[in-house]
Amino acid sequence: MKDGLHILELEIAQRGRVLVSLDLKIAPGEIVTIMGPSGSGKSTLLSALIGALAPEFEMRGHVLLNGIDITDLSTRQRRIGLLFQDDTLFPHLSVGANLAFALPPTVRGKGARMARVERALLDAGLDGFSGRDPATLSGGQRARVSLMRTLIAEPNALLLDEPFSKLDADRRTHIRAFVVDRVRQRALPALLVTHDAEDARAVGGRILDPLGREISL
Ligand SMILES: Nc1ncnc2c1ncn2[C@@H]1O[C@H](COP(=O)(O)OP(=O)(O)OP(=O)(O)O)[C@@H](O)[C@H]1O
Repeated sequence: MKDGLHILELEIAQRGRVLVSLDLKIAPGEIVTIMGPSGSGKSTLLSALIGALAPEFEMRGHVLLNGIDITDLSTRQRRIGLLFQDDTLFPHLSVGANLAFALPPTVRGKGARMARVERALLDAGLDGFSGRDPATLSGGQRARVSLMRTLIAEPNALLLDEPFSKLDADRRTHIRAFVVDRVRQRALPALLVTHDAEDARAVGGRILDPLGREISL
């Protein structure tokens, strides 16, 4: 059942102070933005969603992904893709090997794996880049490879942790549109966390703060 990401009465507190209080459903292909200043709990929310919340925090509530309660599942079992601001491509691996590394084990055989990698590069407008050293790519190209590496793992949802913040204005606009497009195309529920109003506005969709209050820009 592909019915998206359902954050059900989720509350995260630290020493009695509530940082996150959310109750929302993100439909397949929808991007919801959580916006708040530094220290407001955005990263804490993301760690809770991937199942890696530090023990200092208390958490209540549930997270459902495509109808399945994933609250107590391990990070790996959740199959949630995460895209960070700092790109995390392995510097000692080629672009193609970086992508192949993220392929699910269910894709077997060298030919099938290579075909998937080629398809992802084509989709990113990076046909022929498989053998390239990541260090030789531009910031925008690296951002596209990073997104493809997240998507090639076939996640059921996508979390975006300020993925545009280190790009210059032109690239930023371009990558933002690229991400929104892929999210829609693959019908992934996505959550963007940012402190940047322009990113939030440009992505479109609902904007909330970590306490679930709607923000209108
Ligand atoms: N591992 C941790 N242990 C204890 N407290 C933490 C931990 N990580 C974050 N905090 C605290 O939790 C609060 C929320 O931090 P969080 O990193 O979620 O904010 P943020 O909105 O993501 O900020 P930024 O935009 O700077 O990344 C802060 O008061 C922070 O000091």
